[in-house]
Amino acid sequence: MTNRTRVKVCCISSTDEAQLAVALGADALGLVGAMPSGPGVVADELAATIVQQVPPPLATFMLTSETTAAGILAHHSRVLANTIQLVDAVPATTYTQLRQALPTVKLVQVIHVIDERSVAEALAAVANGADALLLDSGNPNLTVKELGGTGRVHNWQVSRAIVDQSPVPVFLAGGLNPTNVRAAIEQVQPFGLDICSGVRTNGQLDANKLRAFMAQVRG
Ligand SMILES: O=C(O)c1ccccc1N[C@@H]1O[C@H](COP(=O)(O)O)[C@@H](O)[C@H]1O
Repeated sequence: MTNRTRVKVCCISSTDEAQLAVALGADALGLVGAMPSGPGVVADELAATIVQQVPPPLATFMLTSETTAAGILAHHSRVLANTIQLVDAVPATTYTQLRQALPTVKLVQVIHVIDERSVAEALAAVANGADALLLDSGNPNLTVKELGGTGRVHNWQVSRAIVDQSPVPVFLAGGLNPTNVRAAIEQVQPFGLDICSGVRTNGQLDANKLRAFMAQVRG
Protein backbone atom coordinates (compact mmCIF):
# COMPACT_ATOMS: atom_id res chain seq x y z
CA MET A 1 0.00 0.00 0.00
CA THR A 2 1.30 3.49 -0.84
CA ASN A 3 0.84 6.52 1.36
CA ARG A 4 -1.27 9.34 -0.04
CA THR A 5 0.69 12.57 0.31
CA ARG A 6 -1.60 15.26 1.71
CA VAL A 7 -1.69 18.70 0.12
CA LYS A 8 -2.34 21.94 1.95
CA VAL A 9 -2.94 24.95 -0.30
CA CYS A 10 -1.92 28.06 1.57
CA CYS A 11 -2.40 31.83 1.18
CA ILE A 12 -6.09 31.40 0.30
CA SER A 13 -7.35 34.95 -0.27
CA SER A 14 -11.00 34.58 -1.36
CA THR A 15 -13.92 32.19 -1.24
CA ASP A 16 -13.38 31.57 -4.98
CA GLU A 17 -9.79 30.45 -4.31
CA ALA A 18 -11.02 28.19 -1.52
CA GLN A 19 -13.57 26.55 -3.83
CA LEU A 20 -10.95 26.10 -6.56
CA ALA A 21 -8.46 24.47 -4.19
CA VAL A 22 -11.15 22.13 -2.85
CA ALA A 23 -12.30 21.24 -6.38
CA LEU A 24 -8.73 20.38 -7.41
CA GLY A 25 -8.15 18.05 -4.46
CA ALA A 26 -6.68 20.02 -1.57
CA ASP A 27 -6.77 18.28 1.81
CA ALA A 28 -6.33 21.51 3.76
CA LEU A 29 -6.46 25.26 3.24
CA GLY A 30 -4.17 27.83 4.85
CA LEU A 31 -5.24 31.33 5.92
CA VAL A 32 -2.38 33.68 6.70
CA GLY A 33 -2.96 36.12 9.58
CA ALA A 34 -1.01 39.32 10.23
CA MET A 35 2.71 38.79 9.55
CA PRO A 36 5.87 40.94 9.72
CA SER A 37 6.48 40.09 6.02
CA GLY A 38 5.09 37.92 3.23
CA PRO A 39 2.60 38.11 0.37
CA GLY A 40 -0.25 35.91 1.64
CA VAL A 41 -1.90 37.85 4.45
CA VAL A 42 -5.72 37.92 4.52
CA ALA A 43 -8.01 39.85 6.89
CA ASP A 44 -9.34 37.85 9.83
CA GLU A 45 -12.97 38.55 8.85
CA LEU A 46 -12.45 37.07 5.39
CA ALA A 47 -10.52 34.13 6.85
CA ALA A 48 -13.50 33.42 9.14
CA THR A 49 -15.91 33.51 6.20
CA ILE A 50 -13.74 31.06 4.26
CA VAL A 51 -13.47 28.73 7.28
CA GLN A 52 -17.27 28.58 7.51
CA GLN A 53 -17.53 27.54 3.84
CA VAL A 54 -14.94 24.76 3.81
CA PRO A 55 -16.60 21.32 3.71
CA PRO A 56 -15.61 18.35 5.87
CA PRO A 57 -13.24 16.55 6.02
CA LEU A 58 -10.91 19.34 4.94
CA ALA A 59 -8.76 21.06 7.53
CA THR A 60 -8.50 24.83 7.91
CA PHE A 61 -5.09 26.11 9.09
CA MET A 62 -4.93 29.56 10.67
CA LEU A 63 -1.35 30.86 10.40
CA THR A 64 -0.46 33.06 13.35
CA SER A 65 2.68 35.00 14.19
CA GLU A 66 1.47 35.53 17.74
CA THR A 67 3.60 33.77 20.36
CA THR A 68 1.65 34.28 23.59
CA ALA A 69 -1.35 32.12 24.48
CA ALA A 70 -3.49 35.24 24.91
CA GLY A 71 -2.54 36.58 21.48
CA ILE A 72 -3.05 33.23 19.74
CA LEU A 73 -6.41 32.63 21.46
CA ALA A 74 -7.62 36.11 20.52
CA HIS A 75 -6.60 35.49 16.90
CA HIS A 76 -8.31 32.09 16.93
CA SER A 77 -11.52 33.54 18.35
CA ARG A 78 -11.76 35.77 15.24
CA VAL A 79 -11.15 32.98 12.69
CA LEU A 80 -12.27 29.68 14.33
CA ALA A 81 -10.11 27.42 12.16
CA ASN A 82 -9.75 23.81 13.28
CA THR A 83 -5.94 23.94 13.15
CA ILE A 84 -3.46 26.56 14.35
CA GLN A 85 -0.16 26.89 12.50
CA LEU A 86 2.44 28.55 14.72
CA VAL A 87 4.88 30.20 12.32
CA ASP A 88 7.25 31.40 15.06
CA ALA A 89 8.75 29.60 18.04
CA VAL A 90 6.61 29.68 21.18
CA PRO A 91 7.44 28.80 24.80
CA ALA A 92 6.34 25.41 26.19
CA THR A 93 3.88 27.20 28.48
CA THR A 94 2.04 28.51 25.43
CA TYR A 95 1.37 24.94 24.33
CA THR A 96 0.03 24.03 27.77
CA GLN A 97 -2.32 27.01 27.81
CA LEU A 98 -3.54 26.43 24.24
CA ARG A 99 -4.28 22.76 25.01
CA GLN A 100 -6.33 23.71 28.03
CA ALA A 101 -8.29 26.39 26.19
CA LEU A 102 -8.73 24.59 22.84
CA PRO A 103 -8.48 20.83 23.42
CA THR A 104 -9.91 19.87 20.00
CA VAL A 105 -7.85 22.29 17.91
CA LYS A 106 -4.70 20.83 16.34
CA LEU A 107 -1.38 22.62 16.79
CA VAL A 108 1.13 22.63 13.93
CA GLN A 109 4.60 24.01 14.65
CA VAL A 110 6.57 25.58 11.81
CA ILE A 111 10.31 24.90 11.87
CA HIS A 112 12.35 27.17 9.63
CA VAL A 113 15.05 24.81 8.41
CA ILE A 114 18.34 26.70 8.58
CA ASP A 115 20.94 24.07 9.49
CA GLU A 116 21.34 20.76 11.37
CA ARG A 117 20.26 22.44 14.62
CA SER A 118 16.76 22.57 13.16
CA VAL A 119 16.43 18.83 13.91
CA ALA A 120 16.72 19.40 17.66
CA GLU A 121 14.36 22.37 17.40
CA ALA A 122 11.78 20.17 15.67
CA LEU A 123 12.01 17.40 18.25
CA ALA A 124 11.72 19.94 21.08
CA ALA A 125 8.49 21.27 19.53
CA VAL A 126 7.11 17.73 19.49
CA ALA A 127 8.08 17.31 23.14
CA ASN A 128 6.20 20.53 23.92
CA GLY A 129 3.05 19.07 22.34
CA ALA A 130 2.95 19.87 18.62
CA ASP A 131 0.47 17.62 16.76
CA ALA A 132 2.44 18.04 13.52
CA LEU A 133 5.48 19.85 12.15
CA LEU A 134 5.70 22.03 9.05
CA LEU A 135 9.16 22.63 7.60
CA ASP A 136 9.54 26.00 5.88
CA SER A 137 12.29 28.32 4.63
CA GLY A 138 11.88 31.52 6.65
CA ASN A 139 14.39 33.25 8.89
CA PRO A 140 13.05 34.40 12.27
CA ASN A 141 16.50 35.83 13.13
CA LEU A 142 16.23 38.78 10.74
CA THR A 143 15.36 42.25 12.04
CA VAL A 144 12.12 42.04 10.07
CA LYS A 145 11.28 38.39 10.61
CA GLU A 146 10.63 36.12 7.63
CA LEU A 147 8.12 33.56 8.85
CA GLY A 148 7.15 31.94 5.54
CA GLY A 149 5.91 32.68 2.07
CA THR A 150 9.49 33.06 0.79
CA GLY A 151 9.22 30.99 -2.40
CA ARG A 152 12.60 29.45 -1.48
CA VAL A 153 13.52 25.82 -0.95
CA HIS A 154 15.76 24.86 1.98
CA ASN A 155 18.13 21.98 2.71
CA TRP A 156 15.95 18.92 2.14
CA GLN A 157 18.55 16.62 3.71
CA VAL A 158 17.83 18.27 7.05
CA SER A 159 14.10 17.96 6.36
CA ARG A 160 14.51 14.25 5.65
CA ALA A 161 16.35 13.82 8.96
CA ILE A 162 13.42 15.46 10.73
CA VAL A 163 10.91 13.23 8.91
CA ASP A 164 12.94 10.15 9.90
CA GLN A 165 13.01 11.12 13.58
CA SER A 166 9.62 12.76 14.09
CA PRO A 167 6.88 10.80 15.85
CA VAL A 168 4.27 13.20 14.45
CA PRO A 169 3.32 13.98 10.82
CA VAL A 170 5.62 16.36 8.95
CA PHE A 171 4.57 18.77 6.18
CA LEU A 172 7.15 20.14 3.74
CA ALA A 173 6.84 23.76 2.56
CA GLY A 174 9.07 26.36 0.96
CA GLY A 175 9.39 27.01 -2.75
CA LEU A 176 7.50 23.94 -3.91
CA ASN A 177 6.07 24.00 -7.44
CA PRO A 178 4.95 21.56 -10.16
CA THR A 179 8.52 21.02 -11.39
CA ASN A 180 10.25 20.23 -8.08
CA VAL A 181 7.51 18.57 -6.03
CA ARG A 182 8.16 15.02 -7.29
CA ALA A 183 11.82 15.28 -6.23
CA ALA A 184 10.73 16.76 -2.90
CA ILE A 185 8.46 13.79 -2.20
CA GLU A 186 11.15 11.29 -3.14
CA GLN A 187 13.91 12.98 -1.14
CA VAL A 188 11.99 14.06 1.97
CA GLN A 189 9.03 11.62 2.08
CA PRO A 190 6.81 14.00 4.04
CA PHE A 191 3.31 13.25 5.30
CA GLY A 192 2.10 16.35 3.49
CA LEU A 193 3.06 19.29 1.29
CA ASP A 194 2.28 22.96 1.73
CA ILE A 195 2.30 25.43 -1.17
CA CYS A 196 1.73 29.11 -1.76
CA SER A 197 3.69 31.01 -4.44
CA GLY A 198 4.44 27.98 -6.65
CA VAL A 199 0.79 27.63 -7.72
CA ARG A 200 0.09 31.35 -8.15
CA THR A 201 0.34 33.82 -11.05
CA ASN A 202 0.42 37.54 -10.22
CA GLY A 203 -0.63 36.62 -6.69
CA GLN A 204 -3.75 34.72 -7.74
CA LEU A 205 -4.26 30.98 -7.33
CA ASP A 206 -3.65 29.54 -10.82
CA ALA A 207 -5.86 26.57 -11.71
CA ASN A 208 -3.41 25.25 -14.31
CA LYS A 209 -0.45 25.37 -11.95
CA LEU A 210 -2.41 23.75 -9.12
CA ARG A 211 -3.68 21.05 -11.50
CA ALA A 212 -0.10 20.38 -12.65
CA PHE A 213 1.07 20.28 -9.03
CA MET A 214 -1.66 17.81 -8.02
CA ALA A 215 -0.90 15.62 -11.03
CA GLN A 216 2.74 15.38 -9.92
CA VAL A 217 1.74 14.57 -6.35
CA ARG A 218 -1.04 12.08 -7.05
CA GLY A 219 0.71 10.56 -10.07
O1 LIG B 1 2.60 33.62 2.57
C1 LIG B 1 2.86 34.42 3.47
O2 LIG B 1 2.70 35.64 3.36
C2 LIG B 1 3.38 33.91 4.76
C3 LIG B 1 3.85 34.85 5.66
C4 LIG B 1 4.33 34.45 6.88
C5 LIG B 1 4.31 33.11 7.22
C6 LIG B 1 3.85 32.15 6.32
C7 LIG B 1 3.40 32.52 5.08
N1 LIG B 1 3.00 31.56 4.16
C8 LIG B 1 3.37 30.19 4.30
O3 LIG B 1 4.65 29.96 3.72
C9 LIG B 1 4.63 28.70 3.05
C10 LIG B 1 5.66 28.62 1.98
O4 LIG B 1 5.38 29.57 0.98
P1 LIG B 1 6.00 29.38 -0.48
O5 LIG B 1 5.33 28.17 -1.08
O6 LIG B 1 7.46 29.21 -0.31
O7 LIG B 1 5.64 30.64 -1.20
C11 LIG B 1 3.22 28.62 2.52
O8 LIG B 1 2.81 27.36 2.20
C12 LIG B 1 2.43 29.22 3.67
O9 LIG B 1 2.18 28.20 4.63
